[in-house]
Amino acid sequence: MTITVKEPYEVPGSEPILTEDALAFIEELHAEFGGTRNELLDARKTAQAEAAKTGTLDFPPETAEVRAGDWTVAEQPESLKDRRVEVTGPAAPAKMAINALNSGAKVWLACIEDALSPNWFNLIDAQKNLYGAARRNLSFTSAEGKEYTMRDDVTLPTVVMRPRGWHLPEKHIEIDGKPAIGGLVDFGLHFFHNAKVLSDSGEGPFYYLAKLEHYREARLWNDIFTFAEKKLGIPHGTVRATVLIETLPAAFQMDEILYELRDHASGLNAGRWDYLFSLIKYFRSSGDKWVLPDRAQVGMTQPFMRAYTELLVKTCHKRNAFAMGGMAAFIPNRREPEVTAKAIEKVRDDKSREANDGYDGSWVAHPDLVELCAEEFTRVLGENPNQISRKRDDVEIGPADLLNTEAAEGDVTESGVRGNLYVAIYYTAVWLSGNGAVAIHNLMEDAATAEISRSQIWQQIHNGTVTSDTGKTITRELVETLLNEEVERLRGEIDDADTFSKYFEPAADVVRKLVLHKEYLDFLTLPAYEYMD
Ligand SMILES: CC(=O)SCCNC(=O)CCNC(=O)[C@H](O)C(C)(C)COP(=O)(O)OP(=O)(O)OC[C@H]1O[C@@H](n2cnc3c(N)ncnc32)[C@H](O)[C@@H]1OP(=O)(O)O
Ligand SMILES: O=CC(=O)O
Ligand SMILES: [Mg+2]
Repeated sequence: MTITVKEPYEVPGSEPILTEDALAFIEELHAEFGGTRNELLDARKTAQAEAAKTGTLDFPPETAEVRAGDWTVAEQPESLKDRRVEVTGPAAPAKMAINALNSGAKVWLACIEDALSPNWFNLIDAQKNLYGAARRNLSFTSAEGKEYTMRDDVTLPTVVMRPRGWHLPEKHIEIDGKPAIGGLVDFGLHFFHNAKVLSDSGEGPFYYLAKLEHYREARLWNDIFTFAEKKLGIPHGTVRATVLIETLPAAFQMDEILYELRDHASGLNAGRWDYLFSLIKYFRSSGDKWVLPDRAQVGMTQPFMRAYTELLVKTCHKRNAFAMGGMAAFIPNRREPEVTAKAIEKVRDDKSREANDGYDGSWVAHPDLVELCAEEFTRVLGENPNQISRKRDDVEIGPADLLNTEAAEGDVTESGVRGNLYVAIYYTAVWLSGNGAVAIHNLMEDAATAEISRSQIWQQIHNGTVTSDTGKTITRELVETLLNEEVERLRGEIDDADTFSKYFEPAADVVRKLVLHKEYLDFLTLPAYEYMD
């Protein structure tokens, strides 16, 4: 195998990251595990087609013994025992990394996934920031001269890094002339440079694993961790992973996923946005039952979302693993107190519900939300660092509960379709410009939320859904008209014509293709990546 770096441009400070040894390690990861990753991606398609045909899903029959078995995951490391508040954010730019590290959260989820636009600069920058964070010496001076340094007056958060999901390639690194696997590049560079330092300080290396669709994908990660630990001489089980249960099939395999990773598992996280995306994607052509109300109306109290989050806590605590809550999308705005007040109220409700349900901690999207999340969990945890000892034997959830979309309350409206188009185009444009998360109308938007927006529209067209506000059938023609109108609305809002033509026009092309194409395309970020340097 030959590994080649095809830098589209030079990124200052990339030399200590892209060392010969680190690249050799990535090459080895591909040689050992690339084939299995490719097989597992193919298996996803087969599994989805089968579910769409039968219109249902069930717990896997072949793993009944795992579900019935009396086993637990390995004892948790000290630095991960208290996860009551985790701030999430992209691992680049440096100023955001430092702001997250200084936020007072217990954990920083350093994201190279939903919240990071994977252009070459950001990828290298993210690795540089993670390198500095592991050594506790990251600093940065902004163009305006503002100094950012890591605080020395608080306990800094434990860093849990989230590499890209299995589907994403990394085109700037080629293995035998083909794009490398994004997740292996992210994990490989991070592990190679930081595992020893983090393991010596008891601070890792720790990972969040995104968008898994099967327990065999968890097995693959487990094998990668074991291989990497051996390779760098780090004790088996030092790596800890928290798996996002954010696809519909994974919700039917929570025990199995923890079991596969049991030496390396820390817990599971209820990744609500990708979960909704996955549910829409899974049953997109299976009839009206699966057409959800407008995105804004599908909250965590809808019965099928409650079922999934309740089952997650029960499963985790039975296995002595952490149950981690997800992301409420409301974002405070330091310039608009009423926006902040609403965000605080909404996020507080969300965190309070999670804490009462038994979660051990949760995510916030902004440093100004750290304190309230900590408060809501502390109210329930009291003196304890977590509530793993609270078993939820009262929870009885079966496949019908997880799939109970018919009980979802709400409507599909034309203004919802417009909103989805606006967000999908806006987010894709921002992503192409190098920013993977953005507040739009005071809501956090990232790759997962944008996926919901564009998938809902495709599904509505294919099901001939009728809007409740205007009584129109959602057709390709209607969507095309609305899309053109939303593009014009955005043109009016974006002052800079160059920015519009450079990012918004290609974004509109990507979204047009995604929503109007006869075939459903699996991920927004794949066609969008073709436009990225
Ligand atoms: C579906 C999922 O996967 S959810 C998890 C993935 N998504 C995320 O992680 C999104 C995280 N959140 C964010 O990226 C940001 O909060 C945004 C983009 C939504 C809003 O960011 P901004 O528009 O910059 O917010 P705002 O202007 O209020 O920021 C104020 C300060 O807080 C910082 N800040 C805001 N959010 C974060 C964050 N999550 N991490 C670190 N710093 C942050 C900003 O950098 C800014 O710092 P500065 O004063 O030094 O310039
Ligand atoms: O990654 C989190 C999600 O909600 O998606
Ligand atoms: Mg996600």
